[in-house]
Amino acid sequence: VNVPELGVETQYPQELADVLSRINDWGLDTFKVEELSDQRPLTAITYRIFQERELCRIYSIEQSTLLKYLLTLEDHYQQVPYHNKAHGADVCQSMHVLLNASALDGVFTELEIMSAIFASAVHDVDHPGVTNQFLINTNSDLAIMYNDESVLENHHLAVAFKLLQSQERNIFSNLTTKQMKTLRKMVIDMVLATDMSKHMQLLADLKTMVESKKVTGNNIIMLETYDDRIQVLQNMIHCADLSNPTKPLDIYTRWTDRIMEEFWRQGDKERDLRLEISPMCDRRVASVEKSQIGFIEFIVHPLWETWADLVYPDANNILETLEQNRDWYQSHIGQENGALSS
Ligand SMILES: COc1ccc(/C=N/OCC(=O)N2C[C@@H](C)O[C@@H](C)C2)cc1OC1CCCC1
Ligand SMILES: [Zn+2]
Repeated sequence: VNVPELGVETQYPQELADVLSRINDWGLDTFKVEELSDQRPLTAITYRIFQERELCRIYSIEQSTLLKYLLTLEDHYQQVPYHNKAHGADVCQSMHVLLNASALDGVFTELEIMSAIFASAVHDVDHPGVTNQFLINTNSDLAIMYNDESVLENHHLAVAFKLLQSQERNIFSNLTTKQMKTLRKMVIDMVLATDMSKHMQLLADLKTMVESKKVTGNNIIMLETYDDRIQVLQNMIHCADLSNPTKPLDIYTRWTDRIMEEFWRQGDKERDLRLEISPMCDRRVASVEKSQIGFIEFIVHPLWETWADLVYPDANNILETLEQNRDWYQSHIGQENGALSS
């Protein structure tokens, strides 16, 4: 079955190929891919990464099967302001770059790498644009289904694996039973680690690992047990998920616009339901810049500082950009849209 060269139909094949040629760079413009791929950023980016890593050859994956899975997966991302298919594509591409750190050279097997790329692509599928707490507070079907525990993350996994059950979309049909068992466990462990309520524990364990870091002669990290290996992959997908503030400023601010609109729509729902409006979700008392500074100070910078230690010096430029972006928001408190700075 012949497939389009870039995996997706496009009126701008050359421009799309040019943007996708930056697949290994931290500054790839996911928004440009979204525009040039006729709203297929997740399929275009993930397909390119599978090609770049020769995963179809290694695991005998039919290209048409991969595309059928990716297009259906993409269609199951909801049209919400932030947690949509562009975010899925962005985290997948960010994970792809983090896996290429030279401190991790030869550390992970191809199966672990494919598990990480797959986990990133699916990690927020069918996200409804509200938080776990909102789903719990409103007695939603999802909260009932998952007993209030990592409600969204359990749902993303269930949807992702359900889509594999049709033979025409099962990209893992040629894996051995043992390989499939390993992949499924790692994907579950990685996606569950994107639950923000696990952040403090994840970071504490990463700090412990960094303190006792064992490296080979040429500064490559040694990970002997499954727990050590999955812990690094869990922190990696968590870093990729919280990578917006580490990207070039013009890209970062567009992600901020999207997450704020999603949080404010949740706040609108809470107001209508006469519920207490969640932090940062009230569009009437917004302080976008202060929220980002707090997000960076308390969550993003501590995480990325520790990651940068682990893979030293591979993430130094990323950490530098993060600190510059924090300073930019610091100097722009109250100046942007919300003229009335609270
Ligand atoms: C560019 O900015 C962001 C990018 C991504 C995210 C992702 N958040 O994770 C999922 C989530 O939904 N959360 C996270 C947590 C901080 O709070 C939970 C109530 C909900 C948040 C961003 O900024 C937030 C935080 C400060 C202002 C808006
Ligand atoms: Zn996410």
